[in-house]
Amino acid sequence: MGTFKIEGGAPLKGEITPQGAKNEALQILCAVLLTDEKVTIHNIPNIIDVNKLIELLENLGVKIQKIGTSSYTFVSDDLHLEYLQSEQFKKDGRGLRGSIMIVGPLLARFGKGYIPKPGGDKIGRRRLDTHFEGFIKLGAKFRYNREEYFYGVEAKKLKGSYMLLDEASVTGTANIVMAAVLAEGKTTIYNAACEPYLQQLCNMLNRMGAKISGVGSNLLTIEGVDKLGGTVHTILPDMIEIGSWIGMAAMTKSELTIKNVQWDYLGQIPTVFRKLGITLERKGDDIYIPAHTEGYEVQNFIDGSILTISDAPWPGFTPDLLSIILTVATQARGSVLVHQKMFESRLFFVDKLIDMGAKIILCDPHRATVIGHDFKSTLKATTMTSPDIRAGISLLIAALSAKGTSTIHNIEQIDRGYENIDERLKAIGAKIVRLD
Ligand SMILES: CC(=O)N[C@H]1[C@@H](OP(=O)(O)OP(=O)(O)OC[C@H]2O[C@@H](n3ccc(=O)[nH]c3=O)[C@H](O)[C@@H]2O)O[C@H](CO)[C@@H](O)[C@@H]1O
Ligand SMILES: C=C(OP(=O)(O)O)C(=O)O
Repeated sequence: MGTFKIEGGAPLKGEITPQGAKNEALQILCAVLLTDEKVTIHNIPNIIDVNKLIELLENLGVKIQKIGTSSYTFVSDDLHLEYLQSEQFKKDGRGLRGSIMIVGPLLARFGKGYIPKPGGDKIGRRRLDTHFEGFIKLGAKFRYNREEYFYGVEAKKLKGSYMLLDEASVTGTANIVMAAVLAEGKTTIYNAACEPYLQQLCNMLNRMGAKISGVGSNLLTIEGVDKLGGTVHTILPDMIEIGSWIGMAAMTKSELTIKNVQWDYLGQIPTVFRKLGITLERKGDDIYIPAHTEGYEVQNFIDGSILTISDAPWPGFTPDLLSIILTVATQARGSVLVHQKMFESRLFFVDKLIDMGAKIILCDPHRATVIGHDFKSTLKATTMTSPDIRAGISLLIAALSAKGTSTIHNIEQIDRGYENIDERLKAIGAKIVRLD
């Protein structure tokens, strides 16, 4: 279990460039299974989850070549499908959430897709019904081994169909889209998720020869094709990392420029941070955040009532930034209610912030009220363990703003989604040391 030691309380300064998006990378990597031709992918983040998926693809027989710092080629022309029956596959598949998205492509191209219950953050129940109900609608036979938590779908040939998803699941929509592109006939997916990750996936699949329309909306229409070809794809900057850096800059009173953010794909993210009173300026495609030496003041709603920040499927505000919003709010002027609607165990980490001196009332597992300190009392350094990726980065931000030396254990959770984070933070002045 790795550990960070962080000496907080001093502002950072400089420029930081976001990595490629973790959640997009996981979808795009699974899509390489849909063709026997070469797929080139640029801007792949070097993070634990992505590296685990690359290893899984390699074990499945995908020929992978690293052609640059963050660029790879993939050729899936001779897969070892017997690997899907192996103990090694059960271990690899359990290692991350994103592995679930190999099922759709394998089912579409080879008539069978299997997966053990995938890993990912322990942030509440994370059911997979939407994925498998979609495959069943496309004509697949489904089975589930309860003892081993092992899922399987099989079909000689998938047939296009109309489906109304029970929830706008991100990985579920990606999985069903990747199955439907090679199905016979037309598939209509209503209540589809439409995060930028999915828009990027659909655009990539269309470049490979798929016929998907409605990209960016919650109604996707897919005309199945017989075969897909190779392509070149570049992953967008990680919007969750960008949000993390905005929060970090404000809470540590740092002047920071976040480079090449692709503003057009940030949705509500800048607006929500501005509601917390954080100033951020658009400079070309960069975000400039001045040092918040006077702090930041939470806005109320127009009628004067207390601000609520909650998550929703895109174009709503992503749940993956709520832990950061909550943490940054602990030093704001004013109060805010954070309502995490999607995940039921993602707010328990506030205990650690309370230990550090933050004023937070955990109303129930989904809602927390934060009463900001306005920097009148800084957080106290402490020792903590990172329970999940976004709680982990939130605690790191809290430690950077706290006076004294904090210790964060279980930093694998942070490394799962943030590339080389200690070195990148050191480059802008953070005092952070990695202990193995
Ligand atoms: C690898 C990956 O891409 N992970 C992301 C993906 O996970 P993932 O695809 O696993 O998440 P889902 O979109 O399936 O669902 C997330 C949670 O929200 C609930 N839900 C979802 C949709 C909805 O309309 N109503 C609702 O309540 C689900 O029951 C579940 O508890 O999307 C999540 C939601 O943006 C993100 O937090 C994860 O970072
Ligand atoms: C919940 C997340 O990831 P995963 O779905 O991979 O657990 C996240 O990235 O915040």
